[in-house]
Amino acid sequence: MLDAELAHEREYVAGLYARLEELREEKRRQLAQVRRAGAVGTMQNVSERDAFAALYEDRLAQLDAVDDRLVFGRLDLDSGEAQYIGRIGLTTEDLQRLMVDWRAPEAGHFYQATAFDRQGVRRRRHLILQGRDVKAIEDDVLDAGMLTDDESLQGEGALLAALNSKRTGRMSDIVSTIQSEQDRIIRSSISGAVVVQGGPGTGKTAVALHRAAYLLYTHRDRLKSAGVLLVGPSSSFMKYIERVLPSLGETGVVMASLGRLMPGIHAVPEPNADVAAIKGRLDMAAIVANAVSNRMRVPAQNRILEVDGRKLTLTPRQVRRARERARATGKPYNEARVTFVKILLRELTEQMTELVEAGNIGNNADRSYLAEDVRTARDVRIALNLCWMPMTPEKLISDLFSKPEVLEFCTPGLTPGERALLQRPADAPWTESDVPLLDEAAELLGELDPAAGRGLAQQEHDRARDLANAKQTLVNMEAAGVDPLMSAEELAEQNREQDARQTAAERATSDRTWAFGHIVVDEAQELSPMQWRLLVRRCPLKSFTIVGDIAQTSSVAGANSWQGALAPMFGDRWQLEELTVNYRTPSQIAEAAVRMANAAGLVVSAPKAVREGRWAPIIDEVSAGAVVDRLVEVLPEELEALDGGLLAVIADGDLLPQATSALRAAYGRRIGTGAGSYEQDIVVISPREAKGLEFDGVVVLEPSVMLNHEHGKVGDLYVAMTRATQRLRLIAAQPVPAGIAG
Ligand SMILES: Nc1ncnc2c1ncn2[C@@H]1O[C@H](COP(=O)(O)OP(=O)(O)OP(=O)(O)O)[C@@H](O)[C@H]1O
Repeated sequence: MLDAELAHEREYVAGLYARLEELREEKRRQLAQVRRAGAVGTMQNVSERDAFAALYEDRLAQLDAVDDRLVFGRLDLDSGEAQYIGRIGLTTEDLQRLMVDWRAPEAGHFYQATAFDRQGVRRRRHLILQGRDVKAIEDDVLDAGMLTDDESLQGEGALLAALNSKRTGRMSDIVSTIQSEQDRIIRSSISGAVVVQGGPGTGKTAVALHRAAYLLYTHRDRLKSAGVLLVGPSSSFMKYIERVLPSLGETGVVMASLGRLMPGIHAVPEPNADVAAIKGRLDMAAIVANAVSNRMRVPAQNRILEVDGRKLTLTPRQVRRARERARATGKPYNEARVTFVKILLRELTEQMTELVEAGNIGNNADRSYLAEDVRTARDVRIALNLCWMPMTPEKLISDLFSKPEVLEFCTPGLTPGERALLQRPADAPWTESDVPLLDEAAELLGELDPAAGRGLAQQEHDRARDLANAKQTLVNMEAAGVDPLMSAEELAEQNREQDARQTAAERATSDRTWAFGHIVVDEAQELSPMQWRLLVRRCPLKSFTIVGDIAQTSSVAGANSWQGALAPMFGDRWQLEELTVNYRTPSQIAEAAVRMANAAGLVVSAPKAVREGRWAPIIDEVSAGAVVDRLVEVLPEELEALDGGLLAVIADGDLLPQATSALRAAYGRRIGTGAGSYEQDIVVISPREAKGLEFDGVVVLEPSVMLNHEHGKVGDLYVAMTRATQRLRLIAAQPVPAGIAG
């Protein structure tokens, strides 16, 4: 019976792949047809064909991305219908449904139905595919009436199979085995902020990514034009997760690490934790505002300005009044400056006119000339700039930290010690904690050249024009004998989507003021109040998915409680959800990490580990200075135990470079370090870099130095210990932190 079932599923799945292939073939044909039309015809024809080619290529890429494990579930419903669930929706040519997209409402039953609440489902079947082949099926029979003697649950659970598989150094999707507590969060309402708290390995990142895909599917109209922003702690983390959304058929999400949230700035991590803590505090907003006001000066006495041999007078009173009127416009600094300059130029031109007329040489026709003379006179330019200097955010923040007198003036609330920490050279690189300050400055300063800012109306106009062009394209293509195989409406919709997607992605990197429709923040416990301020500016609707684990906070500027972190920005308009099952770490390792955290006074939510591992944590106590030697000694044993799996050596401080060079000497190019090297089978990284990642095996060097006692956080060691999916070893010369050994 089971063989027959398996054979049936294989046949059905082969049919789905055949349909996928047909769709691909159709796109390839369309692409070839467009390309054959080649670069003939008018410029407009050629660029239209390019647009079509890009559209077809995009669709082909989407169809290619969903190939692996295209289908993973089947529901047998009370109605007698069998419904297949997969990465995308598929229909026959005459629109008979073959497979339902996992994000469609009816697919929700696949993740939610239980024997107590069947939701019309009699049986849920997991199809376990390898490549395109169905390797096994696994049934949850929800309606007891369906159980017969020869039909029972089959094979290893799809979930455990996924959890036990070797890591690849890149995160993969969990679409086939999303658990019901995760699914509830993924499908929760788009409005407001949802906070997903969960211990290590509870699938927070996975949930965040699947939720982004779900929201884009369910609220396509709203989100395709506004876009979704996904924020993670570091570029290495972004690299780790970058393949998940494409595998779910979504390419429209803008991904950015905390250092990349300001267009044009590639910030490095903040090297000094105390500096990060100061720059992360909300009172930095007032400090930046002081720095802006500090750029507006009223001269202490009259200034004499020479224009064309004549002497004009600029009085403090004039400047003060022009400044008041400019400020009253409520515009940002650079934009209000335009008003300020206009007022003073007019007044100076009047003075000039009076002087010229008093000298009796001239007539009314010369007035416009005079205005130009005044505007371009060197003295006038210098005097007006001294009173109100045009300013970029970069210059403002750089001056603030590199000029002691500016820093002192702008930071009356800081202690001399804090000021000394902030002080740095003008050419110091931008750090992640500068990014919110630059953003704050940009907000207060406004456009340097206000005429350069494109209004919303203009954007709307452009969009409407592009739409009209898209329709015309279709007409022209048909006239040229190329069959686009789609209706005008379909094309217009496609172009709009593509346009919106590109626009969102492009604008995110080039336009600071772009307002996203939704923001997903991962490892959100690391964010400082100033970083939250920036993010809320990027999504004024405050539609957020916020995932993290307060116990894993390692940034000193980060959060100690969700209430404390979110109240300033969200008030009480956020809702807390919890994930309670640890899918990553075997119970022996998870328990050791929790014991250690508790012994160190850290309150952690201790999720229940879903599986037991083969090994308890191994502790090597060695003599002083022998940690790296022991590492080299035990590495073969670790590699053998992992049998081809990925191993991370997690070390902090001096041990990091020492371990790297010792292992390089023994293993050469097999050793990876830092972002983008996580597919190497041996990686040496710091606990910070390891945040959010996972490896089959982990060796932690000198755990006690990761306790970070000076800042009252034990997050780093907790993070390091919970990265392992199979095996954990600790090598310590200093006393092993309490609790680990049990
Ligand atoms: N429903 C699931 N099915 C299969 N695998 C899952 C499921 N949920 C989580 N996982 C796996 O568990 C591991 C941990 O997930 P993830 O990285 O999302 O956890 P996390 O809560 O973000 O962890 P941390 O806070 O430690 O970074 C990943 O390998 C993920 O694929």
